[in-house]
Amino acid sequence: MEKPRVALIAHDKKKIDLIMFVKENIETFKFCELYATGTTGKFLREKLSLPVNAVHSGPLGGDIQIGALLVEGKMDFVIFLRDPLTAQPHEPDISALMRVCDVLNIPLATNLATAEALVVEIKSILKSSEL
Ligand SMILES: O=C(CO)COP(=O)(O)O
Repeated sequence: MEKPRVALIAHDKKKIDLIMFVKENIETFKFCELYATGTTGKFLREKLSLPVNAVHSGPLGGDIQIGALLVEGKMDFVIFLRDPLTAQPHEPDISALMRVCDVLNIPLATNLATAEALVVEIKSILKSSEL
């Protein structure tokens, strides 16, 4: 079976939360094909030495690129820790990404509680593929 393909994205005030979350679940994420927006991907590589396919930074079109991968059927899960308290200049791109997740019924976690639930699901996929 192909590795689960997971997009990891975090706004600036949520980047530490995402790094900590991925670190805590590294035994799951290291068996996934990881994608990230530019700066998030750089953090993941530098702090956790994880191989990540990085697209452009979110404000420069990265969310749209992740959305395009979804449309092409190349993404299985999206973990997107948004900052709900800070206005983003690229809000339309963020909405488009989330909309595409809904159109295509792709699991999307926008907070840590839901991200935990997605990790449970990813673990069970990895476990069943071992059998
Ligand atoms: O802005 C983002 C998502 O909307 C994240 O982009 P970066 O990972 O490049 O900071």
